[in-house]
Amino acid sequence: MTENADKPLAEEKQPLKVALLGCGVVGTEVVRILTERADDLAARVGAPLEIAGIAVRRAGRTRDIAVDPALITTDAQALVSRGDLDLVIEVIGGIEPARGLILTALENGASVITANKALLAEDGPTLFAAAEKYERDLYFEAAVAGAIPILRPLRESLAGDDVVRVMGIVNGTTNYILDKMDSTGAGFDEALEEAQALGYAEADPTADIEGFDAAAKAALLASLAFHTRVSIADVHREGITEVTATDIASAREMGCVVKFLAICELDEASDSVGARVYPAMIPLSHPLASVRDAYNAVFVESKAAGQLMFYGRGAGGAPTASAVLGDLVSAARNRLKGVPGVGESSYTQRAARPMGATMTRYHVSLDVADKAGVLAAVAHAFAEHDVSIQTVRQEGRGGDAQLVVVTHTATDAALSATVEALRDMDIVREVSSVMRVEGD
Ligand SMILES: NC(=O)c1ccc[n+]([C@@H]2O[C@H](COP(=O)([O-])OP(=O)(O)OC[C@H]3O[C@@H](n4cnc5c(N)ncnc54)[C@H](O)[C@@H]3O)[C@@H](O)[C@H]2O)c1
Ligand SMILES: N[C@@H](CCO)C(=O)O
Ligand code: NA
Repeated sequence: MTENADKPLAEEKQPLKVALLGCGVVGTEVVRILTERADDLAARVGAPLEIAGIAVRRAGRTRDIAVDPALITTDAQALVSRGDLDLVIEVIGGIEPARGLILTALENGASVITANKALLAEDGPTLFAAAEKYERDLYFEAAVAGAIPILRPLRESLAGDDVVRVMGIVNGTTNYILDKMDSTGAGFDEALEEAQALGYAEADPTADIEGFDAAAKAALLASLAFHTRVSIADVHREGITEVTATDIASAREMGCVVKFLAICELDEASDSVGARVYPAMIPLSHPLASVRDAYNAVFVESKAAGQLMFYGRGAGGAPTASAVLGDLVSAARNRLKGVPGVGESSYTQRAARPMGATMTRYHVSLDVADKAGVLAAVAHAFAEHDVSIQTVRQEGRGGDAQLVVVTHTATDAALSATVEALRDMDIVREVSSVMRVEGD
């Protein structure tokens, strides 16, 4: 196919100036792709992309990037204040200085691409308002589920449908840990260290294992899916540090596996949004049960489309750089057209549903005295709080016994009240584990 005679070739166009903030696991891969794929990217954008500067924390460190050392600076504020930048990629992470740098970049006329889910879930409205005010793009596909294109489908492809539920595995580090604990019997700490060495974990891995990273992503997914504003404060968050080898073995005995899930759902009766992240048992027959290593997978359920599944690498420098570059090409094309792309819609203003109203099933393990009437007393405690029992399994342990109760669907408030009542009973030595059961 020949170029249109009077349409200049991409390489003849004025280059678009790109600045990078942060050159770590993700930033290094972004620079690699920008330099190695420059010609193809120019053809896809319609103009060359020129790296105008790379802000780092410490100059002088050897970096595996083929760029002119003169482009490296430790003054990120000066870089984003230049006024001649077309596109700024923020892959520093954290709240500040990332937030201030992004706002300065937008104010000085640049469009911004970020992978910073912590910042967006903490203060997204401020950033979206600035992007709208300065009529610039603010894209963040890389912020949720790494390489998986999930945000653009929610923002654009499904804009004509009504999403009712989003459930998935959106943190690679914790999936890696649970997968290794389940498939190799590895210990928690050992698996975490491996995930860190592979570049999956946040700078502070507490963000991963205590669920803050997944909660931030759940907030962004819920905001886009339900056209409202959900912040990380609205998300019920439990991490995986309490998951034990016994829990994993119990799941196996039930034909399940423990996965760390993010679940966002529209409660149509109250027109509210529930968002939560926690470890849960899911049946081995469920597609999420086979998500291994640091892979992610997201199920979206909408009224017209039905069930959709998105799958791919959720962490790692190159997979994440793929999502960053996709946003960069999209924002660069918009720069050439002179108009920003689709912004974030929050017109429904839906309230956050309290976690107590969440309906799900539960797996409860109890250490009890092995004597007559114990089973009836425990069953009564569940019945008294309107929690229906589906199965009970008892194993004798000398003078004690272990009871494993799996419930039918109940509210989280009813289950919490039941557990509190059980803990007050003399015949109950310990409520050793409570885990939700999802994915039926
Ligand atoms: N690693 C992944 O798999 C992954 C996936 C998706 C999203 N993200 C997100 O991408 C962002 C970056 O993640 P990463 O894994 O590359 O982290 P990283 O820690 O490897 O890289 C961040 C870099 O920013 C630099 N930096 C810190 N403060 C700076 C400053 N003031 N000026 C310039 N540079 C500064 C650090 O020295 C570091 O090299 C984070 O928001 C993270 O949540 C990471
Ligand atoms: N630490 C994050 C990186 C991807 O957002 C994870 O493990 O999923
Ligand atoms: Na993504």
